[in-house]
Amino acid sequence: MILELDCGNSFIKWRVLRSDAVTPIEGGVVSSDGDLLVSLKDAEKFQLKKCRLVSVRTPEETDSLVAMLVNAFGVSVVRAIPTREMAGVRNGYEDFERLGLDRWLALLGGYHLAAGACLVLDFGTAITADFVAADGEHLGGFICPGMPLMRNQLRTHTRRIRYDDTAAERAHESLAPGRTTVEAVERGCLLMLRGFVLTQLELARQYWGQDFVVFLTGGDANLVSGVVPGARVVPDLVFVGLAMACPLS
Ligand SMILES: Nc1ncnc2c1ncn2[C@@H]1O[C@H](COP(=O)(O)OP(=O)(O)O)[C@@H](O)[C@H]1O
Ligand SMILES: CC(C)(COP(=O)(O)O)[C@@H](O)C(=O)NCCC(=O)O
Ligand SMILES: [K+]
Repeated sequence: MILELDCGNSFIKWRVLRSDAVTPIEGGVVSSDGDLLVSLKDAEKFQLKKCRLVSVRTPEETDSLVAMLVNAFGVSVVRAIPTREMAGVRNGYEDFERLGLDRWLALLGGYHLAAGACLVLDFGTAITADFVAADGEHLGGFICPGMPLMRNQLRTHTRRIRYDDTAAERAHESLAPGRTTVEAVERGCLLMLRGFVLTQLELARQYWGQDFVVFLTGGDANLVSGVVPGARVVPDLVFVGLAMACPLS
């Protein structure tokens, strides 16, 4: 069976596919290499043979994860690498190697699924937007802090903003002006997220009219799914691109 990994700045998303390299059997989200090993260890049943992964971590961190996987499971590992062009999409960065590989794979996946122009919005540690025109030209994109970074900046750079995660979740039940600190901060950040999304939509409409597909992905995608009624929420969009960039023969 095949192990797939998407190593973001905060979490490792993993899933195991049948040997057909298509059907997912199991998957999860872990916060460290060690936790990944634990998730996979009681899974002798997986009989892992191959692994493909994408990482936006440092080469040292990724090397160490790969070594751990080879050591633990004897898998052969293929990593996604930057390319200027693939599957009809041209990387729009001046220096194509600088475009985050998770962004590249997500937009490859998006263009493939849309079979036309698309706007890919990824809500992880950072929030990213990427624009791909109908002819496969990647126009570039935007990066801003994601929900965890926004709230943590406020928590660490102020003296009186302190609250726990349960309170944060409760605060999301409404977008009325907050009457407590946690409500005020969480709803304020949520509105920034929504404002960002609406601005991206406006830009996409300027380029392409109504003729484009919006994809929402990343761990916090559900926070904005209501903002774009026609958007496709595809949590595994990076994995769609990973399969395209790293076919396993
Ligand atoms: N099962 C989960 N485990 C961890 N975080 C999750 C989970 N589901 C949703 N999230 C949210 O996803 C965010 C991280 O998104 P993710 O796309 O994994 O980030 P990154 O790729 O930067 O590591 C967190 O801020 C958290 O709010
Ligand atoms: C923008 C990112 C930090 C997003 O990472 P994530 O939030 O998914 O962990 C990552 O794609 C990255 O490190 N990119 C390199 C810089 C760039 O894309 O311009
Ligand atoms: K990501």
